[in-house]
Amino acid sequence: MKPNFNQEANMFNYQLADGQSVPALGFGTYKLNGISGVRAIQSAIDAGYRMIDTAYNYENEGAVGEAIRRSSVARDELTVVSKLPGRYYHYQDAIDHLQESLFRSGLDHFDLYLLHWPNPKRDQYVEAWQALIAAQKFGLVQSIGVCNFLPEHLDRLYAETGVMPVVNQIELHPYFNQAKQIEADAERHVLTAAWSPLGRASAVLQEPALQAIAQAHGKTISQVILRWDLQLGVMTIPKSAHLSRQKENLNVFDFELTDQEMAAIAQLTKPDGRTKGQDPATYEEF
Ligand SMILES: NC(=O)C1=CN([C@@H]2O[C@H](COP(=O)(O)OP(=O)(O)OC[C@H]3O[C@@H](n4cnc5c(N)ncnc54)[C@H](OP(=O)(O)O)[C@@H]3O)[C@@H](O)[C@H]2O)C=CC1
Ligand SMILES: O=C(O)C(=O)[C@@H](O)[C@H](O)C(=O)CO
Repeated sequence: MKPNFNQEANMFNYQLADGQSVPALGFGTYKLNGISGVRAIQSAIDAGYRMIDTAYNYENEGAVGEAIRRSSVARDELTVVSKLPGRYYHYQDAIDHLQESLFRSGLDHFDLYLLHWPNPKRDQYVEAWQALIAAQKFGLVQSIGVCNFLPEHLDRLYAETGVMPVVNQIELHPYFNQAKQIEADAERHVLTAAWSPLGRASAVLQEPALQAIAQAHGKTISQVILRWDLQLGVMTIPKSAHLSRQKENLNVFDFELTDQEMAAIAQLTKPDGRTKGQDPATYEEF
């Protein structure tokens, strides 16, 4: 999918299959908790981020809501994303805990709400998806999607409910580029979003091939990776607790990677490149 530039917000946006426009680059909040978390999230919003990614399991939906209220930006200019954990995939549990997330955040709706993991052995994700479809009708959430879904999980949701997720948030960085899953998502009109785009600050941020590309553009490796995400047509949500890095990660709209550079980055992927080996075919998280 190709992002469009929104001059007013100085941000690229994607149009989801349900018509909603969402920022191409947002702010990850895993591990940002308490008052230091509020300050980090507020500084990110004030610095220019217009999408905030949280989850019930991060235990910081309250901090996200507080940061939004303290920030200089109106609620309706922000895209707030949260996620339902696998332990609440029974229909009524899903509705109750989505409502609990809204109470915690002090918000009246989420702009995008996702199933966090498919947990295929537990086999409850279709029931949870039915709850998300209902929550969308009630106006609790604007768009609905999933995380970590393989093509067979997406197809099952569609076969059993007639509703395809509009977003699939998956682990994606140069050491695990998910080329096949991006293609499978696109065939189903699902926007792929990259979690841990910086590989959780692992060895990828020291990768010599990326360093060479970064030098050629006068950019950092993080900026090259985030620009690569945009040129791949995926949404990306880097996390940083520090304002200087928050700004660095936003500053990716003024350069372009060449086809050769894109191809060189594609070569870096590894079959075992996941940061923590969380393969959704077998990994389960509740
Ligand atoms: N749906 C899902 O299953 C999952 C979703 N997520 C979401 O994705 C978000 C991003 O992924 P996350 O796992 O946090 O990891 P990231 O890949 O975003 O990496 C974050 C790490 O990189 C460091 N960092 C950030 N910017 C820079 C920079 N410019 N230069 C050097 N280091 C930098 C941060 O340090 P510091 O903070 O000190 O700057 C932090 O240690 C999460 O926060 C969460 O919202 C994550 C995992 C799974
Ligand atoms: O951070 C998330 O959204 C997760 O889904 C977690 O699995 C996280 O990736 C993690 O590593 C927990 O140990």
